[in-house]
Amino acid sequence: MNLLSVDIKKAGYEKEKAIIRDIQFSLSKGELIGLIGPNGAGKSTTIKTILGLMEFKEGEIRFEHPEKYAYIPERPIFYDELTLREHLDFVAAVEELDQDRYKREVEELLRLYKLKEVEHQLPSTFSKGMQQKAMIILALVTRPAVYIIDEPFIGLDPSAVKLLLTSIEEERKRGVGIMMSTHVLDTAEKVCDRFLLVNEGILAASGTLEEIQQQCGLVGGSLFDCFHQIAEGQAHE
Ligand SMILES: Nc1ncnc2c1ncn2[C@@H]1O[C@H](COP(=O)(O)OP(=O)(O)OP(=O)(O)O)[C@@H](O)[C@H]1O
Repeated sequence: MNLLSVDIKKAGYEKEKAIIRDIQFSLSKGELIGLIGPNGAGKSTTIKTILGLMEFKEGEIRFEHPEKYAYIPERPIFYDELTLREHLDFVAAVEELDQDRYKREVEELLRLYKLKEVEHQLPSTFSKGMQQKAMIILALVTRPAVYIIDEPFIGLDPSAVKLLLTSIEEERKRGVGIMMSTHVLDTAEKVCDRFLLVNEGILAASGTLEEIQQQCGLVGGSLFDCFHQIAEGQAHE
């Protein structure tokens, strides 16, 4: 059974004004899918549609565990008056996490992501990268079945990127499914099992790197080459 099945016929910000069309894919256990495409292609719109945030949607989105997914947004969102630790405790309470396990894991995550020293400060006063790391540990602590991550790599320093990649690998071993949009194609090429290449609101190519290469007519090409082929509108069906 798929952790997530997506069959978007049309979706947009206003009724009857489709921004994305015919986006179909599924996410299985342990899988990491990269959502790739030029600026304005429809990646964030696809993510928002999956999260049920769009005004206009035709199609079907099915989570195997609808209550167990985590979204890590590109632009961090925090409560103005809660410290990082209060955010974490709040999430643990809302998600009804086992308190012993939560307390153990939260300490480990705060240390690992180098946020222990600022746990009693307001995330709104953190740097952009620290805010991103805070959003990451807020998601990790809930132990979801699926992660939906909007551009995780831009803004994180190289050690934080490495930490995130290690966390992603560990979560995948646990059977978690991850969908991640990114412009960092060399990293995506190395870590993702499959790719969705979105261009002008449609799925221009999808599958493993080999399948994408074939669809682009670029056998042996990099993800970067395939991206350019599609962005220039030269992909073969
Ligand atoms: N809130 C909104 N209201 C109306 N149109 C929007 C809104 N947000 C995005 N759009 C439009 O939807 C289209 C797809 O945008 P989207 O944000 O999904 O692109 P993206 O692939 O995530 O781009 P980027 O790589 O720049 O983040 C664009 O034409 C954009 O102008």
